[in-house]
Amino acid sequence: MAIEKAEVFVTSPGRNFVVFRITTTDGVVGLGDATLNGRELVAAEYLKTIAPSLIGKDEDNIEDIWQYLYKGAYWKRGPVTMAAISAVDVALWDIKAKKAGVPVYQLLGGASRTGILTYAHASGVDLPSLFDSIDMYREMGFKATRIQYALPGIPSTYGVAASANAQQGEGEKGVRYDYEPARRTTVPVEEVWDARTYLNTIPGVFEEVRNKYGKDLILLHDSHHRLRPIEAARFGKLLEPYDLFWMEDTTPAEENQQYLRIVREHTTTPIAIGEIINSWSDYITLIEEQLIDYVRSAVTHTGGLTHMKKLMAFAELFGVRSGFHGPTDVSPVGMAANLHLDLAIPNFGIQEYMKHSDETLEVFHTSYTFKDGYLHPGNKPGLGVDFDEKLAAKFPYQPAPLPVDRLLDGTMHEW
Ligand SMILES: O=C(O)[C@@H](O)[C@H](O)[C@H](O)CO
Ligand SMILES: [Mg+2]
Repeated sequence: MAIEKAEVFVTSPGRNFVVFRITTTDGVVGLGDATLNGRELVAAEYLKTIAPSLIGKDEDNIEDIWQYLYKGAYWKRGPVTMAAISAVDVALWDIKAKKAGVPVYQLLGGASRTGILTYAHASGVDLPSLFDSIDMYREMGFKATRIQYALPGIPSTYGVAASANAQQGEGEKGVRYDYEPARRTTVPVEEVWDARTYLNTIPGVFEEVRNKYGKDLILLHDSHHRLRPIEAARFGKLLEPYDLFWMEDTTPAEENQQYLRIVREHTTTPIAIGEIINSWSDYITLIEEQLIDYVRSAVTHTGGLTHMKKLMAFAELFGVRSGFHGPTDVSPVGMAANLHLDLAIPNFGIQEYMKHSDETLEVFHTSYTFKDGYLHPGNKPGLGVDFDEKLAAKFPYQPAPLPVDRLLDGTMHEW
């Protein structure tokens, strides 16, 4: 048997997704995801470049094809390469599992748990709207939420749904408390950042949340790469009384892994990083020196299931657990791949979950389920996701870049 067709689709049912579809000579179809938020067309071009080299290869040789694409590219690693390799890799796992008649997680070692603990995105511009948002997710059954909060005097704050919409003059629309930062404009929206206001605001918000909800609710927070290492260290100390599950991306350690040593030396607040780290090579110091507690990579951006399985085995040896990236900028195909791996690995921690829009879920038919705070990938052969090519064609690509960030004096800063 061999790969007969390898096709790339870009579709935008509410937001842009890159889909890769492999068909074998005996008609088995596999799907992969190469969605790279704000840079989707580049990932799609990469896939178009490598697709001809896949034709005629034996679809069963997943590791060999992975090595062929990785070593054979000469230009190793990086988000575009690793997202494209992921899309091929996940499509091949989907095919192998369909041929075996089992869900993908069975090929990864079988289920290590009955369900996948997930966290939602709660946010607010003030305490009543934050509490409303938390209540909504608790009523849905979530046992864990990330908490993001508007900064006083700052027009739009990362992670706060209502404030981002208000800045665009859109008001609150769609899902009220979800958060999609990529706006449908050709030029990125500019946001403002001020660490002083942030450090003076966020710990007090967590105090209010703990006072209202008690100790059981699992709380997380994302600083989105914006603090200097010493600020991140102080932030972790300030949050200690509120028992966070993790603080995420406190400082841009994807550039200098040593940054997190400073943070680690000063606080017991657990550390998560990695949504923009895309290979195990880029985790060596972070994991070996136990500078992190959670790996935030997504299967979509990190070389697929073949590579992520190795990364998580490396992490296992150092007591580091998973917290895979799962906002809606991962397609339902990528989300399903995350869930199969979540179910199988011994060192699972938590899974991020932002439900896709109804439009998205008409184009992608999923079989994963959510109940009482836990996700499950389902038991259909393969990934359990189908792609409606005809409907997808009705949603052409629309430019939607991620925002950029400046300090109060106009200096460019990490977004
Ligand atoms: O942790 C998260 O889900 C975020 O950092 C998103 O990846 C980011 O807002 C881009 O959508
Ligand atoms: Mg994040």
